[in-house]
Amino acid sequence: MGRKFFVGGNWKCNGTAEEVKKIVSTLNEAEAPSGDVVEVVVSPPFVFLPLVKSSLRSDFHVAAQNCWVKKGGAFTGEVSAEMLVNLDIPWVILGHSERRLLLNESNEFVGDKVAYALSQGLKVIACVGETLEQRESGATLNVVSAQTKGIAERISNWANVVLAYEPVWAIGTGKVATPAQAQEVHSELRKWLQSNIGAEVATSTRIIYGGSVNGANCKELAAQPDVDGFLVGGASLKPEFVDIIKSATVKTA
Ligand SMILES: O=C(CO)COP(=O)(O)O
Repeated sequence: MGRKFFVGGNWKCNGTAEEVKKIVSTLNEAEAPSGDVVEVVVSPPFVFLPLVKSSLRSDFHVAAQNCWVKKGGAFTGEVSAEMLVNLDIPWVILGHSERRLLLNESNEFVGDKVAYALSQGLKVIACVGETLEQRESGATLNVVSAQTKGIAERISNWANVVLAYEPVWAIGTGKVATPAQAQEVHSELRKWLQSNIGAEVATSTRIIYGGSVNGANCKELAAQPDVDGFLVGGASLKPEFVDIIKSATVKTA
């Protein structure tokens, strides 16, 4: 089964209502490859989700940037998976390194969140990635395997999961992984899925790259055989996000 190219835009904690409307109108006017070639999902902060969902073109979709680990209730400040489902929000990003590192979300906690979100019918962009220190000490594959294991141990169906490899040292730094560095980790993650889950999940699960992706470096990364798309931060707030979406055509050329 072919893996459809996936481009996610993670807006993080950015934007005013006016800026959000501007980004949406840029996306709405953009010429993008058809939905058969690329799946586009943008992830605004929670408060802007209804605005974006109601104004965004229908071939692009929205994701939340997080959700609570179990059923909603007395959890001040949290947003539950059921609420996202209630608003027809199809996707959620979980395990982003900013939450793992700044809010101490462990591999187990992220795995529990992924399992709960899937159980409620959400599709999940699950993030993994090593810090610079971990890379320099040769621990990259151990780190991303342990993060993936935290998820794999808690779920039985990977059909609604996109795995995002986002090396922490490349996020927001302008220091993008080389195509070879991205390909190496993606290929190892696919091998991990093959040995620990099975061949079908390994060949069908999309593994996308995130970390300083922009309009200039996306094509070369997209050409790597195990890079199935991107999770874009800073550049997803700019018109060049459209160029990144168009890099999907590298796979069909
Ligand atoms: O964290 C990211 C996407 O989730 C990547 O961020 P940047 O594209 O700004 O490096």
